[in-house]
Amino acid sequence: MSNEAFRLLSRGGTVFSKSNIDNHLLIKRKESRQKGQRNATVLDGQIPSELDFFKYAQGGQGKRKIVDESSNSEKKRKVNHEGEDMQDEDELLASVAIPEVIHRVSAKGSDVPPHIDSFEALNTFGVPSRITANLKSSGYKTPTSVQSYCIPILLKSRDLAAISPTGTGKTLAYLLPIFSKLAAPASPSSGNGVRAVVVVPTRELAHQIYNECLKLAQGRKWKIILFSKATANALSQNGAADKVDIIISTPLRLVAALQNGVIDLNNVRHLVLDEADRMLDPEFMPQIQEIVNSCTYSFLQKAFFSATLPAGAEKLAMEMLNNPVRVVVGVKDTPLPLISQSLTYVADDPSKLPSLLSYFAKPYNPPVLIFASTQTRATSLAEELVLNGIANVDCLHAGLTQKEREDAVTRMRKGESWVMVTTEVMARGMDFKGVREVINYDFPTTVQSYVHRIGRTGRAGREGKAVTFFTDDDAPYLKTIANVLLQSGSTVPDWILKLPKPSKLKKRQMGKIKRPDVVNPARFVGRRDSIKKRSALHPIYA
Ligand SMILES: Nc1ncnc2c1ncn2[C@@H]1O[C@H](COP(=O)(O)OP(=O)(O)OP(=O)(O)O)[C@@H](O)[C@H]1O
Repeated sequence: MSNEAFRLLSRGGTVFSKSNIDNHLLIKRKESRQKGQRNATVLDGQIPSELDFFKYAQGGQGKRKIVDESSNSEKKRKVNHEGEDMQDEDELLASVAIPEVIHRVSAKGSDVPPHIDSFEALNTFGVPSRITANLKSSGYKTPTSVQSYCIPILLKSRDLAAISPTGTGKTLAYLLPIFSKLAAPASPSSGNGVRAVVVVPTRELAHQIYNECLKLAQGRKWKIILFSKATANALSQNGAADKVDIIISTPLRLVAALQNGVIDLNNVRHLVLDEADRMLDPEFMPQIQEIVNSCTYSFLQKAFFSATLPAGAEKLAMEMLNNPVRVVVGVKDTPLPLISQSLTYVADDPSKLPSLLSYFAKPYNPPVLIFASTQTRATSLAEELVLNGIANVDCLHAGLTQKEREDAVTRMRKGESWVMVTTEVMARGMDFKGVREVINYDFPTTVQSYVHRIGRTGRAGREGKAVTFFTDDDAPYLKTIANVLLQSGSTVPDWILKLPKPSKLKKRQMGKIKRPDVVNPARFVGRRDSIKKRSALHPIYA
């Protein structure tokens, strides 16, 4: 099918987008823009700075030279489908902009410790100066809202449930107190066994959090373990686990080690569940119960973090916590208004690919993250994009080997992937600061999935764009997602608001439509035809 035909087809689609008005947030205009720092350029052949993992937060242990902040710029790059630069914008984005977004915060519980306004205030909590120095050298100047509130609460040894939008710095909010409370790397006086555990849903996220740990650990010999089969085996050696400070693991991996007697958690003083609602859903709940029950230290501190915490998960969380404080930043289960959201009608499944190709025929901002509902569809879509000449397409899902997954993440971090087709595995927690656009090729299955998927853009105070394709089959659930758009300040056309609300039963079916494994039915037609021709020409195949 020609590109022209694709365009014609997708022209029938209705697109509506939003303006970023929000009454919950006050977004200060970035001073750097006002001051007109618009002249800096990115040198030829350089990775755009926001894509450079090793330079995260302007302070990683990067191999690349860290640019002086005053001259630092991120050049907005737009390419067409052939990968040619379309625009040469000099528009600058503030390098570390989160703290400029002021959120409404609610902190509930008995005797809630007061929040801090600066990292300097951490001195009064006895946070080791080495850790505050590491904050500075990592480029973290001012705490974000979730950090302002949660760090003191955790430093005061309270249990905590924290809900804060995607990309607002929850990782540091729990890692800093862990390092501070552990005070120093393990020694004979710190007891036998690992002292802190962070549990997350995916291996990729565990790796990312491990890298964040390394930033805070600089200058001291902390033993931080990214838990895997190999590290678990190493820990089973006599006394090896006693020297471990922090383990970051997925629930399954940790439970397997517990069950094999490779590790015990009797000395764990800090247990964090990141992406807590996912950790507490029925798929992971038995493992989480086992982990929690294995943490037998009398003064165990538990902290649960997520960008979303639906009522059921919150109830479970609160029951597991001891006299907790509950912190909510912004509006619960709502994306940041920094993300410009739109819904695009694409009639039916076969019309999605032409619509996507027509999207890529116009200038777009790489890297773009595309969510498909299954591994096979993600692979099929990536193949189609490659066949249609889209530049630097990549694919990442749980069906790949560990090495393939790691390589895909690395390519993404280095800015080598411009279009990453993925599944739910990348929806939570992954922090690719450069992601400018997210496309929900297949409709999400829950509001939480929607919020986390689109939260891969608009991180660290940057702006982002999220497009969600919907078909006639998705229409019954449209209102559910439209309500999220409304809550985060978007305007939604009346006709969607007038749609009936799906029943609870119906809601459970959201996005769970049976979709074909391949995204281009024409491929099959072509294949069938060629098999027919082959049979006619070579009767041996008939
Ligand atoms: N105080 C800060 N100042 C500037 N940047 C920060 C600060 N704290 C964190 N960041 C940066 O913000 C980005 C998002 O942080 P993080 O991944 O912890 O977000 P999150 O809230 O956990 O998101 P998600 O809900 O998607 O998991 C990271 O790149 C991190 O380096």
